[in-house]
Order: sequence, then structure tokens, then C-alpha cells
Amino acid sequence: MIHARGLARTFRKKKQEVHAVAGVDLDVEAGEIVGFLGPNGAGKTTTLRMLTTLLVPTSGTATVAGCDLISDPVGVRRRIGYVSQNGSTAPEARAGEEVVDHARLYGISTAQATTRGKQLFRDLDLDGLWERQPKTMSGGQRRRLDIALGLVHVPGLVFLDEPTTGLDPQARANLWQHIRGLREERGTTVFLTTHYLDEADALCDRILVIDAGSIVASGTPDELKSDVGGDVLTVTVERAEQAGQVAALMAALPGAEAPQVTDTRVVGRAPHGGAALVALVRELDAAGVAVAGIESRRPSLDDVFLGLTGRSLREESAPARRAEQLETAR
Ligand SMILES: Nc1ncnc2c1ncn2[C@@H]1O[C@H](COP(=O)(O)OP(=O)(O)OP(=O)(O)O)[C@@H](O)[C@H]1O
Repeated sequence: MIHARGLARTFRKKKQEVHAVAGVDLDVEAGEIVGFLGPNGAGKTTTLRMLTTLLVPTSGTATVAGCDLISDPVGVRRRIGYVSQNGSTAPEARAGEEVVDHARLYGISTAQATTRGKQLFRDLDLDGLWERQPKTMSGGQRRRLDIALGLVHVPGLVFLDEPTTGLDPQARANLWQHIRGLREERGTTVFLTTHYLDEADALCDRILVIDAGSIVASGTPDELKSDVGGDVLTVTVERAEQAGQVAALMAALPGAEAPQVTDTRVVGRAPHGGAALVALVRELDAAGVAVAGIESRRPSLDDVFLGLTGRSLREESAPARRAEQLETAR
């Protein structure tokens, strides 16, 4: 459904070049739900905008929904749906009218567009909202209306840019359900961007992780997590000066990897987390270390990112990281 090779986009900003996407290869098969995961500024939206023909790549090639991105952008546009980060419904318009008008842009008759639109309203839990103005809807309803707009011309492939950002947990879970329904009931291929790890984990068949414009990992959530190797051990000490001692004890556990120390927190990995934890508790006790908290858990997607880049996806934001890089470069 999507095959891209060396897709890149450079922006010029104040005489400086920003390599927003630095040569991405990706393949998405028909019927997959693929998540494009990465921190702020990693290049997710830029990639999506290239694949949906909204931005011309600086270099690279791609076929999207069977059409060449560069030589046949109109063909691509006709076959895909795109739901942008901000949505595209006018706040004052009537929801149903918006959906019908959008379908008519694709050459669909008003009667057919109304039938399709009403079916989508039923599928997406928007029953009774046909005459409503988007500005009077809840955030979840507006997001589902955006999705109805992206689907009314029945595309085989839909791109969703951060579909659940700004929604409460219940509305997010509800939208996941609807996205799964698209694939199950219509066989729609879904390519979505997110920076929520739980979203990628719960919803996607496969995940591509992008960082600083390059893809750094790809696989099913389970494959990525098992690549991390071992369970994650975290010890929080009461006094930061004892953290080094904890790191040394953790590193000495059988099969352990070098732990990372951040202030009072020591995070490492070791096989058989339960047994490792018991051994570590004994050693810490014997060494007289004052422990505020200790745990062992299965690796998460955040650990995948941490293992790949040395940073946490959850805590990092690209502007902060770039400022830090500039600082280091000075
Ligand atoms: N039009 C533009 N002009 C200059 N730089 C841009 C432009 N669009 C994006 N960038 C830069 O390219 C990089 C990638 O941006 P992009 O929006 O693709 O990231 P993202 O992963 O989608 O981030 P977010 O999660 O915040 O939406 C960032 O450094 C951004 O500042």
C-alpha cells in the first residue's frame, strides 16, 4: 500500500538547513494498522505530508495506494484519506453538509454522499449529529467527524495525524475501537502518527519509530519489546550520593547491562527480573542503602526508544533536545 525509498525533506530556516526527514524507507501492506511513533519534531508530520502529496520531497521515491507519488499525485490523492492534526471541519458549518461537500469534491453524487455519510455517522457513533455545528460537539465527536470526512470517499488507505491528541482517556479508547473497526469492517489500511506509547502498543499491528528524521526501529510492539532484552529494574534511593553504589550492585547482577543513573533514580536491565529483584534487595540491605522505591517490570515501548537513542520518549521534547545540542556545540 505504501512503499517509500529514501524519502527526504529539507527546510531552509533563517539560512540554516533543517533535515526534517533524512531519507526514510518504509513499507505498509494492505490492511495493516501502522503507527509512526516519535517525539515532537522527529519528522512524523513532514513524512505524512509528503506521503499525502501535500509537500514535495527534496529527494526519494514512493508509491502510495498503487500510484507514483511524484509523477501521479492526483492519483494518490484520489485514493487516500487524510485527517490532519487540526482537523478540517469549519466550526460553523453543519456536520452532515461538510461530509457531503467533501465527498462531492471526489465526484460523488449528493445522494450517494448522503448515504455514505449517514452510514459513517452510524459507524462512528455520531448518530443524531448530522445537523449539528462542529463547534457545539465534544472533542471526541469532532475528531470522529474529522475521520468521517477523511473516509467518505471510501479510500483504501487513510492517514491519521495524531488522531487522539487532546482527547480524554475514554474518548481515546473509543476512537481506537473505531479505528480497529475501519480495518475489520472495510479492510482499510491505516497509517497513523502518535507520540503516545500506549496508543501505538494497543492499536498498531506494526510500529515504525522515527527520531531526528530517521527511522530507528520497526516491528510489532512485542518484537520491539523483546529486542530490549531482560526486564527493567528501577531503584530510587533516598540520598543521591548512594545512587552510584546501587548502580554498581545492579551492574553485578548476572546478565545485567550497565544501568543509568539520574539523580536518585537508577534504571538497569537484567534477565529474570523477579529473581534479580530479590537478589538486589538483599545486597542493598546488606550495604545499608536507604531505598525509597524498587520495582521490576516488563519492557515498554519507551524502553525500546531509550535503548535505541539513550533518551526517554516520554520525557524528551525535541525543542529542549535541540537547544541542548546547540549548547553542547558551542
Ligand atoms: N515548514 C517548515 N519550515 C521549517 N522547518 C520545518 C517546517 N516544517 C517542519 N519543520 C521542522 O522539521 C522538523 C520535523 O517536524 P515535524 O512537524 O515533521 O515533526 P513531528 O514529528 O510531526 O512533530 P510533532 O509531534 O510535534 O507534530 C522540526 O524540526 C520542525 O521544526
